[in-house]
Amino acid sequence: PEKQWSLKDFEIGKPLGKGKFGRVYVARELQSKYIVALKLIFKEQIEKYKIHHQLRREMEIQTSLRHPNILRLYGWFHDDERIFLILEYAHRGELYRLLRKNGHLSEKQAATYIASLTNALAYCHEKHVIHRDIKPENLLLDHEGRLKIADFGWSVQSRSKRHTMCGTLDYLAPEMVENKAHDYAVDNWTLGILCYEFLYGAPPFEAETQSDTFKRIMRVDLSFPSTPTVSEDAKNLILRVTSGPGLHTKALASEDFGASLDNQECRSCWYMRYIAFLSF
Ligand SMILES: CC[C@@H](NC(=O)c1cc2[nH]nc(NC(=O)c3ccc(N4CCN(C)CC4)cc3)c2s1)c1ccccc1
Repeated sequence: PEKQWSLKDFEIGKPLGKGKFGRVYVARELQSKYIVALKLIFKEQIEKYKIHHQLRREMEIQTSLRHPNILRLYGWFHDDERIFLILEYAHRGELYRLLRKNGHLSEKQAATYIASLTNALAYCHEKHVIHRDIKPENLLLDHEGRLKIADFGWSVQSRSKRHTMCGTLDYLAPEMVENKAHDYAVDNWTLGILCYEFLYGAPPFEAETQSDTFKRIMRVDLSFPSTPTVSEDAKNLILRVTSGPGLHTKALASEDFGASLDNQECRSCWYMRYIAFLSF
């Protein structure tokens, strides 16, 4: 039977980070001496911001996922005012600190991280999970420098589980097919943005104001600075993956998806693995 954890099972250490809805501390489980990260969320915050469903989804999803590049959620417990998530401890902290420190990463380093991310996202998509908030702040590094996706607070279980067609796509309206492929393409698109940021040290559509960034994204107004030197292969990968969500989706949707949506999801996962292959 599941062990019932409580605060007295842990010795709490220094704070690791703070987010909008909580903060994370390093902690040691007293019996096993095992180091974990304990994420605290105040119940009044959950009430105030109405994030019950989001938190429940985060817990269900992260508990169910088992992948070397996804941070484990081992369990949880609560007291009168707080909920505690017992998370895997990533010893080398946040990837974005490494990125800020070094300015940008080498192609080899970027390719390694993009391949890990792609495999983790392909695994998520096979489980009908879309993270939707992949950014350097949510990427951690374990003691071996291996990438771990954290914070599934914005992830969703894709609708397709209930809507998976057994028939063919032939009778589906374009927006439905587009919508379906779009679900997964959100994470795929992000891979291209991250690849650019790893190689150049800043995301491709950065702008003074949010609305300018939005305009640049919608126009896919992406250009490559002359420095640092980046290989043609890497640029092609970025262009291919950020060929606009619409185009990408259409590309996914236009290929003969005579088969069921499942094929399409596999197609999306295939596409992801293709990206992983490309990024070496
Ligand atoms: C991704 C954000 C999310 N974070 C988690 O869930 C997090 C889960 C989790 N597990 N392990 C972590 N490790 C660290 O945060 C960490 C940071 C710096 C470290 N170093 C500093 C430099 N030094 C040289 C080496 C050690 C080591 C570990 C974090 S964060 C979050 C969400 C809500 C509220 C707070 C945090």
